[in-house]
Amino acid sequence: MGWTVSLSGIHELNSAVRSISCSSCAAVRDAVRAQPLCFSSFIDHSNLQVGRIVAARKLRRVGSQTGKDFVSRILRARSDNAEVSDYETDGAFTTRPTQVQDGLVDNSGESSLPRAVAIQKLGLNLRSERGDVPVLRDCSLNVPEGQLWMLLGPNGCGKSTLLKAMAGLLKPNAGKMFVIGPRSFVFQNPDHQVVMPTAEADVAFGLGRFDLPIDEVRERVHKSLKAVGMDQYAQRPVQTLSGGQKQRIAIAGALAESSRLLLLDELTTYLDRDDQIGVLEAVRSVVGVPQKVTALWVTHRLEELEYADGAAYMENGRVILSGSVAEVEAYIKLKQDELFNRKDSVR
Ligand SMILES: Nc1ncnc2c1ncn2[C@@H]1O[C@H](COP(=O)(O)OP(=O)(O)OP(=O)(O)O)[C@@H](O)[C@H]1O
Repeated sequence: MGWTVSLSGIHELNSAVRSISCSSCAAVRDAVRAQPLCFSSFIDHSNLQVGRIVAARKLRRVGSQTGKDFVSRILRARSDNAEVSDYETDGAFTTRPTQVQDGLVDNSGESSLPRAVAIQKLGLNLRSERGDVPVLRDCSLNVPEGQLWMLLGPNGCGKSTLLKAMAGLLKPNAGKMFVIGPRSFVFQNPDHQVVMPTAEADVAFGLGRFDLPIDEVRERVHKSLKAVGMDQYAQRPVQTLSGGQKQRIAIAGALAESSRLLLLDELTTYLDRDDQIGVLEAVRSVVGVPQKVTALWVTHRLEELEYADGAAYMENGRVILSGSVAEVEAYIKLKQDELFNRKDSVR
């Protein structure tokens, strides 16, 4: 017998997972309870073993890509409903909301607006075979609540690293950080997080850790699929969806969990123009003050700036310019012109 993909089937599955009590698989069980990333999209019914089997499968698959440590950090980040990131690494870095005061990191020109993100002089090292590499240095950024901001910069300047630090996936070693919660990280490749057989099952499955009544699950799923314009695809098998549609399902999952900050890492890289616009419009429509949703969107595509309320530009591990979209766009165009002129002069 296979698991049904109806909402009540998913609800039943979530209850089964919550009741797994085998101590030898405690770590997997905790991970599974925390978030559905550990589940394979292919689920065989095997009594209460189901969570263990599919989680182990999925963990093995993810483990070979990025390492279990990374997975466990993702789980922690997704299950973190705290208002504030509170990292304590070797005593060097502590975040307290009271330490973030107006004017401290005011490079956005938006100091009168409440902030979803306030980062001051963040430092973060990553370990490589040649030792610790400083990836973020003195990195500061403010993002006002209820806005869509884009984060741009050359390859390797630290955009994804900054986003991961905000999500709690990487630990900074210096600076101060306030990041509103709950927050969700949406990956470039939706196949890394859309894991259930149908669109609505995927959104519902993410709610498993909250132990909600089925009616509330139903309502949240419907509302969040509608918010990203995917309600008519609720029953569609995920493998029949386009990349952009899957991205919208991933965003719906975050909204269903009441995320107030969407951390979006190059969502449109693999998408064609139609899907790109579909995802941009979906994010644009869910961001805002009444909805209390803020989004930070990493991109290389200048044309996406027209959807943004603000922008920031990074170079060498720090934000060197942030605030108005027009200013950031003008700066990037100037840099591009300089580059092309230099190329012309060496011909
Ligand atoms: N696990 C790691 N270990 C060591 N160095 C890393 C690791 N991950 C990233 N880096 C380095 O950190 C720097 C910043 O990487 P990051 O992915 O944050 O840049 P990015 O601005 O998002 O780049 P892109 O636009 O190409 O995606 C790069 O020099 C990268 O090589």
